[in-house]
Amino acid sequence: MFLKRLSLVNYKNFDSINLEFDPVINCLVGNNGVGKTNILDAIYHLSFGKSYFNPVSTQNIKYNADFFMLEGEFEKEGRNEKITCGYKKGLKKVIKRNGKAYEKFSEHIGFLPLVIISPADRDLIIEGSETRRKFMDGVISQSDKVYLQNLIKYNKVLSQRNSLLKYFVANNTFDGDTLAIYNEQLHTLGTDIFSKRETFIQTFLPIFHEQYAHISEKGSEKVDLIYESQLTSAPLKTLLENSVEKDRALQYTSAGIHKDDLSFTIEGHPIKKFGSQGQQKSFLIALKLAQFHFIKEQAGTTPILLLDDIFDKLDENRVGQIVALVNNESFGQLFISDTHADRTEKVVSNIQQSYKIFTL
Ligand SMILES: Nc1ncnc2c1ncn2[C@@H]1O[C@H](COP(=O)(O)OP(=O)(O)OP(=O)(O)O)[C@@H](O)[C@H]1O
Repeated sequence: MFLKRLSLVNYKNFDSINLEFDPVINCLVGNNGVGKTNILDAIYHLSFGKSYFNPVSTQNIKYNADFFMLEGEFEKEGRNEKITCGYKKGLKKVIKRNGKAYEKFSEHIGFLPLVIISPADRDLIIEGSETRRKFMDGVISQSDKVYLQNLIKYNKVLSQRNSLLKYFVANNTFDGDTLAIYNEQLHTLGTDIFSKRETFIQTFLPIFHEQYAHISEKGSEKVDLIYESQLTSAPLKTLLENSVEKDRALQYTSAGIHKDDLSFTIEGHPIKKFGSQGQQKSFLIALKLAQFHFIKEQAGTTPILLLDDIFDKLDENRVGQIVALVNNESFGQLFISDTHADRTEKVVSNIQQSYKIFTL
């Protein structure tokens, strides 16, 4: 699968731009702030239905405009696929495949597998558990539609249960029977999500270890991803029943898979506190490359790989290794952004593949 053409209208700093890509390697070069990352983000947007960097749709519209439109022409399994994503202030975002609008965005997720490696990935280490849960959900959802549907349903029931808890307090009342219905639904959906997250980590961890060993300077530190869930201690139904009094006081649901975390460790300690800058960067790249390999295996399609400002994380040799690795194995399509045209060209010209350089 690859992206042949991309056009943007009123997307971030672009009024209008049309680009025709190489099926293998594309380099976006130019000074800071010219919009290299915004182009990568537009490609991400067409795959995930939202920006990687700024999930607030109105802020993706160019200043003083009131809509944006993205259009990508992909080739997938020998067929032309035209994906458009349009958003006008005050209206719902519309994603279309070959002119037909999706009823639910979730139907589109996984259709164009894609992995991005960016300096913004550091949020996975710095931020709270929600960011890491979203990462895990994003990886699993690209190859498991049922997982994504269950997750959406779970979040809906969770928000209904939270509203009910607020209603109890506002109206000085309590209805255990209605709460029990929500508990039952959360239990069924949450148990399935829990077991899929457990299975995912078992498969993903060896791939991650292999990638880390490959990418790290010494490759000797022991790094790990540890799935943490309250559901390892008891079934969700029991957890929900046991926390009723607490939940009534808090006015939200304190137990469930929405509290799960994926902890990142180095030598058994949190990488956020104990990892060096270099170790943290290697950790994140290994995580994303593992995502690339995992999706490729599960979905049977080589994801598009976006390397945003990759030289910020790695020296030229290592970037060269990644570019070679991706291309040797699978001939996926690669997009690289960099401020130095000569540095990028040196790396990509070493690989016996076609490439195109775009100077912005
Ligand atoms: N909604 C928007 N409307 C207009 N301009 C925007 C909008 N959102 C972001 N920008 C502009 O886009 C530019 C940043 O673009 P981008 O992050 O793609 O740059 P870059 O070429 O990747 O730079 P760097 O090399 O520093 O990473 C900034 O000048 C920013 O102000």
